[in-house]
Amino acid sequence: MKEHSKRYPPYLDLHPVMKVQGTVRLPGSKSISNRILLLAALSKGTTRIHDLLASDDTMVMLNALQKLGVHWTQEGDTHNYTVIGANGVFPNHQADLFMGNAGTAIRPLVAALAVLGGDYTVHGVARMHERPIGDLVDALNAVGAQIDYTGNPGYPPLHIMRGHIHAQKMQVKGNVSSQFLTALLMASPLAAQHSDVVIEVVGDLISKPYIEITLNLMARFGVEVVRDGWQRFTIKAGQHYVSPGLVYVEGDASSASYFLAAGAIAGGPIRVEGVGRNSIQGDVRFAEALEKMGAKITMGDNWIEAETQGSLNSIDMDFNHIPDAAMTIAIAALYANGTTTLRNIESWRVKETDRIVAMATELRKLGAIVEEGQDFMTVTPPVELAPATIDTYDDHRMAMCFSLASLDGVARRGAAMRINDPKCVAKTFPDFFEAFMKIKYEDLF
Ligand SMILES: O=C(O)C1=C[C@@H](OP(=O)(O)O)[C@@H](O)[C@H](O)C1
Ligand SMILES: C=C(OP(=O)(O)O)C(=O)O
Repeated sequence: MKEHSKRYPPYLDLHPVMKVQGTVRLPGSKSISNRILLLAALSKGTTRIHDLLASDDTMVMLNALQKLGVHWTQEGDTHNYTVIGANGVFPNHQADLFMGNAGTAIRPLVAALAVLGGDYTVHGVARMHERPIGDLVDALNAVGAQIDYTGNPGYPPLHIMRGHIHAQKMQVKGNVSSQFLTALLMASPLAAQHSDVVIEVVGDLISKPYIEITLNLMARFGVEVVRDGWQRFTIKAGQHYVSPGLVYVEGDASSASYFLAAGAIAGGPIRVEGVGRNSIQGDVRFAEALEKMGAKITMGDNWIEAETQGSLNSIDMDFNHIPDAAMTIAIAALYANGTTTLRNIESWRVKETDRIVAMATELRKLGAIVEEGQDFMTVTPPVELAPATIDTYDDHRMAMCFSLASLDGVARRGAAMRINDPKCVAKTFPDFFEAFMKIKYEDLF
């Protein structure tokens, strides 16, 4: 797989544009791609994966699996891959694994490696070493895993050794990231050879729709999880991952948010293809938030369309269920009448950057009045957006959502903008700017 970020200049200048229209074929879902890669690697049998996301986050997973001895091939230059399942083990028992800044790669892989045992070191970029993993390590070490911190306690890098796993009952906190529960769920069949595994969530669980993705994909690979609400998950003994043969990756619903918001702000219609009514991704519910803001939304099984219906309304909403797409609402808020409030978004603080601080800082450059709290923010748009140079904090979503502020809305015109370090989009959407340029056009009449 090729490097994804090489071709970008140090900054991109975006000129204000009046209208957008068109159709965007979405890249594959990051959440689904990385889960399927790991499940396919652990399965019995060969899996053909169609429409896998090609980006930094999937590249680190593919590279890690290769180092672990899992055989996979790419069909030419396509997004189609074949993974030869290693049937519940990793062939290499020793490896040094670089996981970049991919939460969906490091967390599930750490759980699988800890349960299977070996001698592994796992690390990432500097920011990855500031992103918590302690709740997952605690949950695994409590049932006999041997994971040590080689840097700061609670954070990668990690050294994983062979433990004595007795995983009949596991407990995990879910208030910092749902990926810890996802990781335990995905690793649990590896520990459920002779007795059931019960996983209990201690306290609150955030980002719940991502757990639905996990359960859905585990079922496609032959493992059923019996659940009692969001508190208790049981994996019956003797289940193994079995390849379903061919799997398709849906389009990325978080990536869809930028184009749907563009349609809602600047005319439209914009249609995204690859996600729709039948999606297993919670982020398709971003369309509901846009609808509340006054956009016209239409949906088919595999597409969603957004169109302006006059200026946007401000909203006050809990966004715990869609933390990633919620960033796009903070930008749509620039085009609304009145103050928009985003609640229950504390997890923003431990993602690619502290997204509450980053978002507030950059929105203020455009002239917005922003109030920040530990787990919320409010955005009041200015009368006119000010031209600005936007810093992106090595956060793909900062680059993608701030690009929208160059669009002309009904309530106010777009800003002339410079986006610094645009290559950060390579984490999940290397071709984002090409796709964005294609939907813009000048309305000459
Ligand atoms: O499981 C997943 O695929 C993800 C879960 C979410 O993280 P948290 O559970 O940490 O909020 C989300 O922000 C991330 O981009 C992808
Ligand atoms: C939080 C994100 O990524 P990760 O999978 O690294 O947690 C994201 O993509 O917005």
